[in-house]
Amino acid sequence: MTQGWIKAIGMMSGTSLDGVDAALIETDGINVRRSDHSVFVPYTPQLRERMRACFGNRTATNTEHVVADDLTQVHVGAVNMLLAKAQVAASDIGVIGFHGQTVFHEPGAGITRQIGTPEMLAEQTGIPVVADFRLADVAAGGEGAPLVPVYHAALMKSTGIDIPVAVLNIGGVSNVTWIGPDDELLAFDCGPGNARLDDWMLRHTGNPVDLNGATASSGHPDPMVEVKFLEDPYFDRVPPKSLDRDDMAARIDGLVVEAALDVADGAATLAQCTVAAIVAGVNHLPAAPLQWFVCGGGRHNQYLMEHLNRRLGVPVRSVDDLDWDGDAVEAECFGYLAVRHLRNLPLSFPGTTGVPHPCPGGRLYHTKKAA
Ligand SMILES: Nc1ncnc2c1ncn2[C@@H]1O[C@H](COP(=O)(O)OP(=O)(O)OP(=O)(O)O)[C@@H](O)[C@H]1O
Ligand SMILES: CC(=O)N[C@H]1[C@@H]2OC[C@@H](O2)[C@@H](O)[C@@H]1O[C@H](C)C(=O)O
Repeated sequence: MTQGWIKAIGMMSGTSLDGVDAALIETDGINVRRSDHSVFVPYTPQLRERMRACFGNRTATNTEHVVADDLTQVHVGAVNMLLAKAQVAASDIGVIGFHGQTVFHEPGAGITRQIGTPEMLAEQTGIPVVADFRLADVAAGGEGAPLVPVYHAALMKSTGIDIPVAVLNIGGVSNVTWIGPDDELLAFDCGPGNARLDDWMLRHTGNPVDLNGATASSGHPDPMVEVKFLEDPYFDRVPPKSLDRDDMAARIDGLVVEAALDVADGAATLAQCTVAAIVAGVNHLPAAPLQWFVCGGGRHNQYLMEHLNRRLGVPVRSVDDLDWDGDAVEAECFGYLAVRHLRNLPLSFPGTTGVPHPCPGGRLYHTKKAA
């Protein structure tokens, strides 16, 4: 692979199961030029439920293979849509970074599983694909997540923002990247992001989102649920640390059912737990961030943003204020990581996943022609 800048497409199918984000960037593996071209292709409710049924699979099943092919087809569609939107030919794209869908994540047991069929994506797009981003890190003793910190740091570098600063992603799970002096990074999953709230809304309204936090804003949080929720030993664990989507699901659902809350109070309580988990993470940071910048779908939830602002006591703003695209950061990141794979640069670090040494990762899947 030649040195210099490479156009890359990154794609993320996140824990919220809402769909595929795809974004186009250009990078040399260190510096980034964002393109402002991104697309989102939602999953159908049927495919979403078939994907959900794969959660918890420690090993592949026949049904899972079919689901993996089907979700890969959605990614093929997303690539084509993105190329058309950006008016770029497939032959101009050096690589696709394909995260796939996490269905099981237990790094302590040495297992992290992202499903998808990279060979099919490479064949149908004619573009080489890098996938399997988390495996090397977990094999080396790391958490396998979060991987986005190195990308947060690359983007933050050119902003001139005072440090320490925190970048917070609120997706299905929430995760923070703390950026300190001398490029120091500390990162970890804070706790549940939107996943519990989404599941609650789906159960009670048939729609898996509390749009703009309107339902939570109309309710009252139950403070005792938050207190009991924070007793989970995860919050005392020293980072880096990571979570699977549903790691705290049974516990939180139990607390909310026990409290016999209606839809609005339940939404407010679950949103408050998301906020509390993030605030609890501050105790683990080497120094309090001067500002927080939020990406991921949760930044659209006004209840979350208002309460984070109140409880963190420093400005909490959307990354869109930095001219980033808060819905595309994770997708862009996997384009960046794919190029870092090609350049044999590390994806993860002791401060981001607890891996003992900076760790390269990912696996390259060639197109048929090149193989
Ligand atoms: N307008 C909105 N109001 C409230 N919540 C929203 C809105 N738009 C999106 N969300 C929430 O954002 C989530 C999707 O965010 P995102 O795409 O960042 O997550 P993800 O990438 O699937 O998850 P993860 O980052 O954990 O992998 C959904 O859970 C949805 O509930
Ligand atoms: C195992 C896994 O898929 N983890 C996701 C999840 O979604 C958010 C949070 O938990 C983060 O740790 C990670 O994704 C992002 C893209 C990451 O690796 O940085």
